Amino acid sequence: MALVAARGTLLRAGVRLGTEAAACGRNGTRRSASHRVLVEPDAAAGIATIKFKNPPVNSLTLEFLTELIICLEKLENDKTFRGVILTSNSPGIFSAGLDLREMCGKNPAHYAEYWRAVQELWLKLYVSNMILVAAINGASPAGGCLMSLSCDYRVLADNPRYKVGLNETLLGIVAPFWFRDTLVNTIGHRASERALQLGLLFPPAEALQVGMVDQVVPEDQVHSTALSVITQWLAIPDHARQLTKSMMRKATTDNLIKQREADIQNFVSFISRDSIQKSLQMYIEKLKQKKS
Ligand SMILES: CCCCCCCCCC/C=C\CC(=O)SCCNC(=O)CCNC(=O)[C@H](O)C(C)(C)COP(=O)(O)OP(=O)(O)OC[C@H]1O[C@@H](n2cnc3c(N)ncnc32)[C@H](O)[C@@H]1OP(=O)(O)O
Repeated sequence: MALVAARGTLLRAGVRLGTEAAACGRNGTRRSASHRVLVEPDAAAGIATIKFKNPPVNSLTLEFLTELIICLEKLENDKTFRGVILTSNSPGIFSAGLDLREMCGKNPAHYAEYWRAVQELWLKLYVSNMILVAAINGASPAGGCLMSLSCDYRVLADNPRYKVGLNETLLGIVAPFWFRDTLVNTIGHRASERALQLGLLFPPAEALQVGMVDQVVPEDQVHSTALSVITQWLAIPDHARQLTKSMMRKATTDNLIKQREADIQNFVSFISRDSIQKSLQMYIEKLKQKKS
């Protein structure tokens, strides 16, 4: 059902499904019919690298989210691929998180469609049967950080500009319960409480210390490290690893699934408030002014 909705969005966005499917082909060549998601398949190794390509900052627009969801679903259903590396095609920015313009000045139906797609991406990532490794080669606030937290392992490039964290409170918004749960499952309750309230963005050394990432490596070694991690994980029999992953994570996703519609309604009414719209507009303005 979610895939059908996602396809509806893609069709409205003018993306042809026949060619989009080719973006996840497995013959070892890069296919880029999907505009915003590049897939580099290595069928022999059973690994695909997904590169985000949604300039300028890989923010999660509805179209980008939809392409990512469809791409992940295709890889999930293709037994050739047992592991996926998520990274950015534009070193410097992994992902700026949710697209602020999707949450500003739109109507409730749009907010609902957008939020359903955000939920869907998280559900696809968090309980994927594949081994997911985030090769974080740039800044990764909020929704960008959530994507990496939803992977099985995180490698961060050692660059002080590449901060990671859930900074929602700095925008005057609140991370929903399933963002919180994903963080708590990763770094524990006390560290999450502090990080979420203060909207902390951690530079690499601190991110490693608090457990937001598993490894910090020189920038030019992020991809090779992700590959060697995935190779180690591939040595574990799939069925045992997958059941274990499910045992660790399914309760968290079930919690959202059982209140998915209510969560959408909460989001729509929260984001539609005048005060929240004003906060978001001010934040967008601040980003603009930073440049001048
Ligand atoms: C009661 C509870 C109910 C529950 C309700 C739920 C509530 C909502 C929960 C929402 C959850 C998640 C939130 C998010 O993910 S919000 C997004 C947070 N993201 C950020 O704060 C990142 C902001 N961006 C930056 O910090 C920087 O841009 C960067 C990523 C570090 C890159 O810096 P840069 O110097 O390289 O680039 P910059 O000049 O700043 O930006 C270039 C252009 O890109 C635009 N832009 C940046 N980020 C976003 C974004 N997230 N969405 C849309 N557009 C973005 C920026 O404005 C520039 O545009 P322009 O060139 O000026 O037009």
